[in-house]
Amino acid sequence: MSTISLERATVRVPSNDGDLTILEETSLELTEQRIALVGPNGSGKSTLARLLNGLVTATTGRVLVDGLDVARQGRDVRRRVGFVFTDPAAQLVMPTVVEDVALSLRRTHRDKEGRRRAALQVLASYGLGELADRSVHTLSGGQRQLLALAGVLATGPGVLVADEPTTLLDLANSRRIGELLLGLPQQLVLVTHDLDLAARCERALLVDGGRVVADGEAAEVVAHYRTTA
Ligand SMILES: Nc1ncnc2c1ncn2[C@@H]1O[C@H](COP(=O)(O)OP(=O)(O)OP(=O)(O)O)[C@@H](O)[C@H]1O
Repeated sequence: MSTISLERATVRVPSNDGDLTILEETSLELTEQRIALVGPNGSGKSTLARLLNGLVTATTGRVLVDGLDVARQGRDVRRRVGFVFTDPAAQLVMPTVVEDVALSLRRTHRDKEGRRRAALQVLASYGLGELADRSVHTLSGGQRQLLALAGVLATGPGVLVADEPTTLLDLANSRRIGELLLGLPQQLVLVTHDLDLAARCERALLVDGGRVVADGEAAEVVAHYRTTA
């Protein structure tokens, strides 16, 4: 597993009344395979998750992934840390399903035909093979989220950060994606309001008001959150 470190990291954004702190000074070392970030709306979970691959930059302090500074070595970090958004539309950019996965493979497969073959294999392994030539706009929400996940995993990241990946899905698809995520060999940082899913991780961080207010064994942190929310 990778070691993800926050060293006195803060995030501040400009606002009308001066700078607004959306993540208070936070120091953490994440080494477990499955780590959940839970907490109320607007508490800072996405901000914390986005720090891990440079989508958000720390205002002060540092974020390191296996010793690589996210702010300075962002490109190398993003090769190790994949990111899945709540809304798959944010990352599905090509007209067809197979082209979308092929785009993810452009770094590892230079030749176009080989890339398409590899993309078809990826799709087949996620049960999406029959959809290869469909427009991404014709997919159901569950199929789109699965495709977005397949596209990110095809790049071979060691760490996957997933920001509420099941929120827009119905119960069956949410379970399917949830099981897939928990079964991955990769390290997973999962932002979620699905507390049953969170409780099955090894570690959970409860974020509230821009700070980590509880951190420990996932089932215990989730039980604490349930009684205090
Ligand atoms: N770029 C920004 N500019 C101003 N405020 C921001 C910015 N990014 C986040 N915020 C604010 O910071 C707070 C934390 O946001 P964040 O998205 O991290 O919360 P969250 O815990 O992921 O919420 P949710 O569960 O609703 O997705 C919110 O009040 C949000 O409005």
